[in-house]
Amino acid sequence: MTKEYGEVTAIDNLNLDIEEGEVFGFLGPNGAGKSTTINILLDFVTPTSGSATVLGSDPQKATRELHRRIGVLPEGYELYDRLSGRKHLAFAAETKGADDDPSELLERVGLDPDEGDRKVGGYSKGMKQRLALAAALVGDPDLLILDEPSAGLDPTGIQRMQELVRAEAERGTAVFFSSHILGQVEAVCDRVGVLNDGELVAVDSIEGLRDAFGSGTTLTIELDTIPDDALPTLPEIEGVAGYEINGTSLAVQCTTPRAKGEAISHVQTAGATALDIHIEEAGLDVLFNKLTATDEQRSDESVEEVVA
Ligand SMILES: Nc1ncnc2c1ncn2[C@@H]1O[C@H](COP(=O)(O)OP(=O)(O)OP(=O)(O)O)[C@@H](O)[C@H]1O
Repeated sequence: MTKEYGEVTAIDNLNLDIEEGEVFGFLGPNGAGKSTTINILLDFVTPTSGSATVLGSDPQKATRELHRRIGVLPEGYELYDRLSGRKHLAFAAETKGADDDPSELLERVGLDPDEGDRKVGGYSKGMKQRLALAAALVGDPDLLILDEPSAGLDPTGIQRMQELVRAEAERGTAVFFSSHILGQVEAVCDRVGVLNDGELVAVDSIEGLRDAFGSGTTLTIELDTIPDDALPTLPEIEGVAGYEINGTSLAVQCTTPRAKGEAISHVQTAGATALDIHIEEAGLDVLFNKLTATDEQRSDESVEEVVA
């Protein structure tokens, strides 16, 4: 589907399938088109061309039915200061025709029963976020749409949210997880889609993205001494893409698993002793930078270093 706002193309020919039971991470820089996509799925926005199918139905035709089957934690949700948390959940259940027990929902998101009885106007940011998440879980949704779900949550809250997301997926719910916090996307998502300037620039598992974009692994070897003579021949090892020295620490970029062992043997054969080793897989942040870099950034040496 495509969505244009006057001159601005918010979504450009987006073509994407998300399976039931899948946690799908939806990433993209500010203004990439994530909210527009979510708003089309919920029929808050109509696409300029193309269409979406949500749980087998057209959101424009089956809006009410879909809203009952979808749980949404939107970015700028609104709560009623004068209502208690428990009343919010009871209201959400009534609206969806569901029979959820507010106490059970409060417990699932880690809010105490007495907190549930307090007026939401007195809630902290994290408590509000927990309540909004609980409201999204009302009615055992078949699709959960979460926009920046960890906003304001403490580490325990984040862990709980991630466990809830995985548990929902395990019972067959498709989870659409839009976030800028890449570590969380990496921790919880089965696949990710990266949107840049309205275009989907990648869809894959994180493993798949690593393979496709060759960001590989950095092997850091702490040495007793740097074997200067042996370093120029290090890149001759198959799968060694480059290296850097920092004091007595040697960082080797490896694109194959085997290259790591061979790089260690190479320096040890040259008389150095490996005192410690550290292996770091390319994180989602490196892949994200690579996928969403502007032409200007691509020609910037510092970015080249990050993605090399
Ligand atoms: N109602 C609107 N009228 C005009 N332009 C809009 C409207 N809504 C979105 N846009 C434009 O569409 C593009 C995509 O916006 P969108 O809100 O979908 O991005 P996003 O990926 O959700 O960004 P963020 O991460 O900042 O929330 C932006 O250029 C934005 O300015």
